Amino acid sequence: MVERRKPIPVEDAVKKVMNFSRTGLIEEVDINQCYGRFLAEDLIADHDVPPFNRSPYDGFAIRSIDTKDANLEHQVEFEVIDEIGAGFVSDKRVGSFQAVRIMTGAQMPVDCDAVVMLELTKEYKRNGSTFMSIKRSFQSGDNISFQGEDTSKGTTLVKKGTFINPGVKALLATFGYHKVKVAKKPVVGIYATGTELLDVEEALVPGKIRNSNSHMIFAQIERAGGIPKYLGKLPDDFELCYTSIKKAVEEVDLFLTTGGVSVGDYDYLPAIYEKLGAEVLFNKIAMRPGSVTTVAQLGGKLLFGLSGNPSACYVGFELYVRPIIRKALFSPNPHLVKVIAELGEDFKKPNPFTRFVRSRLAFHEGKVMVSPSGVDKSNIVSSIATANALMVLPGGTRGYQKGDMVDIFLLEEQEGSTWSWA
Ligand SMILES: Nc1nc2c(c(=O)[nH]1)N[C@H]1C(S)=C(S)[C@@H](COP(=O)(O)OP(=O)(O)OC[C@H]3O[C@@H](n4cnc5c(N)ncnc54)[C@H](O)[C@@H]3O)O[C@H]1N2
Ligand code: MOO
Ligand SMILES: [Mg+2]
Repeated sequence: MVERRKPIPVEDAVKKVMNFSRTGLIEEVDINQCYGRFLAEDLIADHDVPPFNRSPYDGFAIRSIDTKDANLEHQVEFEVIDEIGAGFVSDKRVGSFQAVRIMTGAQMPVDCDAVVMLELTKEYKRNGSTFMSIKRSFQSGDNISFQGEDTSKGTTLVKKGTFINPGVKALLATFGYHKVKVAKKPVVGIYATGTELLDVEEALVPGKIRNSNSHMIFAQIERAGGIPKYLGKLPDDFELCYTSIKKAVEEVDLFLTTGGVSVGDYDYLPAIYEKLGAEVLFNKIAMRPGSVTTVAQLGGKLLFGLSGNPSACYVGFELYVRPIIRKALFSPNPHLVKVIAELGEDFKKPNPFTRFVRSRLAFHEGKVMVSPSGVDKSNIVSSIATANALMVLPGGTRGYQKGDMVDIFLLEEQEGSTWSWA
C-alpha cells in the first residue's frame, strides 16, 4: 500500500523547521573580507562623527560677531592670519577682524564660529599682509559641520545580524574595525540522489540527465550566506545511500539531499531517516511545487530532503533552508521579504495548494508588475534562471487574472523579514 501523507500548511512547516534553528559561531575577518557577511555584534559608535567641528567649505573661518555690520554698502575687512587644509589644525588664536583661510574638512580654529565660502570674499595683499573682505553678516554656527552631527558617541548604528553592505563597511572603517567579527558561515552538505544522474562533464546517454540540482543548491547556499559542501551524487541504492548519508550528516552543520523523498520504489530517503533514527518533522506540505519536501532532525541537526524535481527543490530550499542559514548568521530577519505586485498576465491554473510561482518582476509606469518566469511545473528547470521572485498564490482558488494584486517573495533581496507568513 502506498503511504498516504497528510499535507501540513506551509507556515506550520516553516515553524516546525524554525524550532530547530540555531544561532551560529563568530569569526574575525579582515575588513576587506567582510562585504556580504553578517555582523556578529552590534556596531556602536565609540566616538562622535565628525570627531571635531570642521569646515564644510573651502573658505575663511571667522568670528561671526565681527560681521554684524557687513552689508552690500559696507564691507568688513579681515586680516588672514593662517591657512589650513584638511588634516591640519591651526594653533593661532583668532582675534577681532581676523580670519583663517580654511579648506573643506579642516578642524575649526577654537575662536571661530562661522565659515565664509571663498566665492563670497575678496582677497588682497597690503603691506605684506593678506586681507579679505565680505559684504554680508553671518550667524554663529553658519557653515559649520558640527562634532557629532553625523552620529554621536554611544549610538548603535548597525545591529548584530545585519548583512554587511558597502555602507556598513564604511562605518566599520570609520570606527577602526580593521578586523570584523562576523557570523561563521554554516557548512551545508549536499548529496544528490538518483541513478539517472550524470556529472556535468558527462555526455547524455538514454535515460540519464545531468545533475543540475546540486549546482543550483550550491549557489542557493552561497546566496543565503552558507558554505556549500558538495558531497557527490548517489545512485538509488539503499545501503550505499544510508552509509554515505550517515557519515556525511556528522561532518556538516546542515544536511541536504535532493531526490528520493516521494513514494516511489527507489525513493529511499524516508527509509533512511527511519534507519538513522531521525525524527521526521513533516513529509508533505500543502504547497506546489515542493509538496514532498521532507525535513527530519537527528540530535537537533536538520536533514532536509528536497525534492528531485528542480523547481520543487529550488522553492523548498528558499522557504525552509534559507531561513535556517540566515538564523545561523544571527539575522533577525531570516525569511524572504514579501511585497505586493500586480499580476502581469492571467494565471489560470486552479490552486488546491498554495502555489509558489517562479516569477520575474518588471517595472511599468512606476508600478511593480510580476509574471511567471517560465512554465509553471515542478519538474521544470528553465523557469528558474530568470526568476527573481516567487509569486505566492494561496490555495483554494480557480486561478488569478491579470491586474490582480498578489504577494511576492523577493529572492535577491538581502535584508529579509522577521516572519512572512500569516
Ligand atoms: N505516486 C506519486 N508520485 C509522485 C508524487 C506523489 O505524491 N505520488 N509526488 C510527485 C511530486 S509532487 C514530486 S515533486 C516528485 C518528487 O520526487 P522525488 O523528490 O522523490 O525525486 P525523484 O523521484 O528522485 O526525482 C524526481 C525528478 O527529478 C529529477 N531529478 C532528481 N534529481 C535531480 C538532480 N539532481 N538534478 C536534476 N534533476 C533531478 C529526476 O530525474 C525526476 O525526473 O515526485 C512526484 N511523484
Ligand atoms: O512536490 Mo511536487 O514539487 O509538489 O510538485
Ligand atoms: Mg521519486
